Amino acid sequence: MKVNGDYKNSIGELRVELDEIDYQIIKLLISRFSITKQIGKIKQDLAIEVIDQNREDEIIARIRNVINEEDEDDTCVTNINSITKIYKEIMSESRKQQKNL
Ligand SMILES: C=C(O[C@@H]1C=C(C(=O)O)C=C[C@H]1O)C(=O)O
Repeated sequence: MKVNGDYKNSIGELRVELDEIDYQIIKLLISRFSITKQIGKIKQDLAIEVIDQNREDEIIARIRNVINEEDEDDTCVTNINSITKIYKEIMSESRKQQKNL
């Protein structure tokens, strides 16, 4: 039987794992925004429109496929629409960033 202290230790250990995951997510987001900024500069030089709806639709479809294929235990398949929303938000931010170069 687990006593309260054990549960507290488990929460503490799991939070350490979460902190590391958050760190990795932020590093990946920084890399992603660095690349979208480069794309934005090229678009500016070529006078190309910032938004590419087909590309965004492809990304969303790919993400949904990855979740359906990789999430074998259904850990987050029920959150698929929320994850899609988060991704749309990230792409919206990257468009804002490209418009403000
Ligand atoms: C980064 C781009 O610009 C926009 C932002 C996108 C993104 O954040 O992935 C995708 C398409 C574009 O609407 C791009 O054209 O690839």
